[in-house]
Amino acid sequence: MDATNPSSIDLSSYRIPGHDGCYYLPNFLTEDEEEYLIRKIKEYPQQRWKQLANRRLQLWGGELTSKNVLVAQPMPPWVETYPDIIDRLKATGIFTDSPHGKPNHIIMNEYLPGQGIMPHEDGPAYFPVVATISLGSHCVFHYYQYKNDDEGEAGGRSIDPAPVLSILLEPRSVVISEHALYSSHLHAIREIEEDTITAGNAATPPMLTDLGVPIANTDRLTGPVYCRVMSEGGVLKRATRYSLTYRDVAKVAQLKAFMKR
Ligand SMILES: O=C(O)CCC(=O)C(=O)O
Ligand SMILES: [Fe+2]
Repeated sequence: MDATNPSSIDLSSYRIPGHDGCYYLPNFLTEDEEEYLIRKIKEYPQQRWKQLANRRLQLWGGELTSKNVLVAQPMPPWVETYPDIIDRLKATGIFTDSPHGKPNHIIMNEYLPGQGIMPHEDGPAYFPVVATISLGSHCVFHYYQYKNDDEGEAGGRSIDPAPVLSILLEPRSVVISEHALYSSHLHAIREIEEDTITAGNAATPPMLTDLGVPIANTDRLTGPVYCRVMSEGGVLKRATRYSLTYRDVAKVAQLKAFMKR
């Protein structure tokens, strides 16, 4: 899309065919905006990063309790000023029916090459839509469904290892997940350093070579390198990727003003 400031964005033209609830919008941000955001992410106080086993993150807007309540804190100032991402997301209409009419919580994930995120659901704390912006690198994002059999070995539900949908997220794009893809599916990014693509031809679309699954948004990609690799095949090396995941938490508790931030 054109990263200006439209008052209304028609999401239907960005829907991934055959997958109600997944929209891919390339060029949601400009390169200048991307560079600015990455600088702000890097300037964030070191002690406020959360270090997980295989990933670091920043929580903007507060933290969730185990009871799914957002203990709200002010967003970093640039989040609500420049770039005007929240206004652009509102223009798509995805938050029109959400409790606050706009996102109030953003998880900023950092992935080094080789890092990813295991299949998971984002869960019931959020109004069932999430908008994810990619900065700095591409990745391949997979949606999975549970198997029909009742229980996996650990007593949890087992996951069908074949993704139901795989899309390539270009830097500066946004992907929106809602409906069944939010509420009953899982999503993940594999922990690999590069993505190898087998070229498409008249009969088959471009595929992830090792998994043999098609890249469902191939004809929506705009970056020359991504377009070339889809038509000729090749390897896309991952760099450090930052993802901004915008959500609306229904239940909010305000931190008392005297409490230390
Ligand atoms: O980094 C991404 O694109 C996905 C992150 C994610 O799934 C999450 O934060 O819940
Ligand atoms: Fe997630």
